[in-house]
Amino acid sequence: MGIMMSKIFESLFGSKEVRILILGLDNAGKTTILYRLQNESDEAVQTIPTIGFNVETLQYKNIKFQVWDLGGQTSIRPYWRCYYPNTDAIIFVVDSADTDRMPVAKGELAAMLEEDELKDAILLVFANKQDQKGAMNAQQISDALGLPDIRNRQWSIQETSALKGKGLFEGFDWLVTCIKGTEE
Ligand SMILES: Nc1nc2c(ncn2[C@@H]2O[C@H](COP(=O)(O)OP(=O)(O)OP(=O)(O)O)[C@@H](O)[C@H]2O)c(=O)[nH]1
Ligand SMILES: [Mg+2]
Repeated sequence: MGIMMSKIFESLFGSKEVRILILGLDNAGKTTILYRLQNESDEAVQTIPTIGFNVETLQYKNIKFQVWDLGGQTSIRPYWRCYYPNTDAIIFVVDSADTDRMPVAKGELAAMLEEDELKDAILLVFANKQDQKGAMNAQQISDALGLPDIRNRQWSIQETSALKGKGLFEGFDWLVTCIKGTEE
């Protein structure tokens, strides 16, 4: 981006933060992803199941992201909706080795995408835990979640391993491209 373009971009975008929700079933790796994004070192991230939420602000490629990581246990999923207003992007995380629960993940995703408050939110799926034996690949997860049937929404899927810090910023590059595309 030239200096002129970045000035225009800055003035359009100002100090607005991009609001992102990280959602998905319990144990998918959401909290690990949040702290891996925030701290790029190889240090192991220790997590406990999230009851409620974690929120962090990240700066990436000149954009400020406010990233919310919500607990994914069955009993707390009904609270996800409280966080929907003004969301720019959803990162839906799946444990790629948890093949048994792929239909449950599909159901939760489908219900979420029907919400009016999320109708303008773009969707990035993280096919996480690619380092695990038996992990489904992006194509298989895309089919299992029914992503090709999605209409009227920009979406993408990215293979990740939060444990090894792989794929996360590639996903963010896609988000940045989409966000800049809609702002220009
Ligand atoms: N092998 C492997 N394990 C991972 C990966 N990402 C996360 N984990 C592990 O999966 C477990 C659950 O991770 P969390 O980040 O706490 O999962 P969560 O989605 O936040 O779970 P809830 O807060 O209960 O919704 C932890 O033991 C993590 O270390 C990964 O990419 N590969
Ligand atoms: Mg968590």
